[in-house]
Amino acid sequence: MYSSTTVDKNYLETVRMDWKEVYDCLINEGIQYPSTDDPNDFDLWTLKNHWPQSLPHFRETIAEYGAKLEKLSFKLLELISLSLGLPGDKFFDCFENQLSLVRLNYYPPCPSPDLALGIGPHKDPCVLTIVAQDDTGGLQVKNNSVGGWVPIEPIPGALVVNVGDVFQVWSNDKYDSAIHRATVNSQKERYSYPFFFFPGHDIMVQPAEELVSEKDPAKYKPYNFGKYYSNRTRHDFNKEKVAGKEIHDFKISD
Ligand SMILES: O=C(O)CCC(=O)C(=O)O
Ligand SMILES: [Fe+2]
Repeated sequence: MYSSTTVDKNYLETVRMDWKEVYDCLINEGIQYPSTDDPNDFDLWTLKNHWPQSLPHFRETIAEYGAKLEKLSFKLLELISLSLGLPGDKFFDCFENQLSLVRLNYYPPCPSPDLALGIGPHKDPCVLTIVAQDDTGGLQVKNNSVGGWVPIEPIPGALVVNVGDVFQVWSNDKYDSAIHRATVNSQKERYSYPFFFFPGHDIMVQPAEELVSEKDPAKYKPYNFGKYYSNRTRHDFNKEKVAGKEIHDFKISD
């Protein structure tokens, strides 16, 4: 049993229960997704959103937000690809069956904020994440060069953009997927709205061939995005003691 006076300073690094509620809305209703993370199981689920009946404009508002964020994500992906000397549309085909979604996060006030996190340290398994947040604050990014967690202070009208795991692999480690978390506080609830830009389930994720050479070999083995994401989701939502797969599981050692 922990009390706030005896809590170990590393305790928060190990918590796997998030102090939050989540509502996910796919931008592509009816998209397919592996029913299990077993590589030999080819069964697919067809995913559907569950729209609340009591909020008449909710569905169209989310659809409009999702469409704008999707457009912004393609633009950012084009610019980041160009920054690596790749064609701007290099990865566009990977989004034909995209699993992108708008997430609504609600973090209630927490009576013991030093014993809980809104969401524990993690890297997003997507290509890019674009986050809108209210003015409460709590999002932090890990920056080892300054020795730890750096708050991403809310700026009115600003969006936070994170590179996710898929782009780290595509870029062969030229870009890093950001480790981040969200703290909670005892006074005020917090809302945040990430847009996760995901490829299709059938995509094999691997470093772009233009970025691989004898001098700079591929740093990752190819992995199937759908199976990887299904594994991550299963571990996260069941709050299993052990976290799910991470891209370092596909790392080729030097
Ligand atoms: O609440 C936030 O600002 C970030 C949430 C987050 O990292 C996530 O949902 O993956
Ligand atoms: Fe995240």
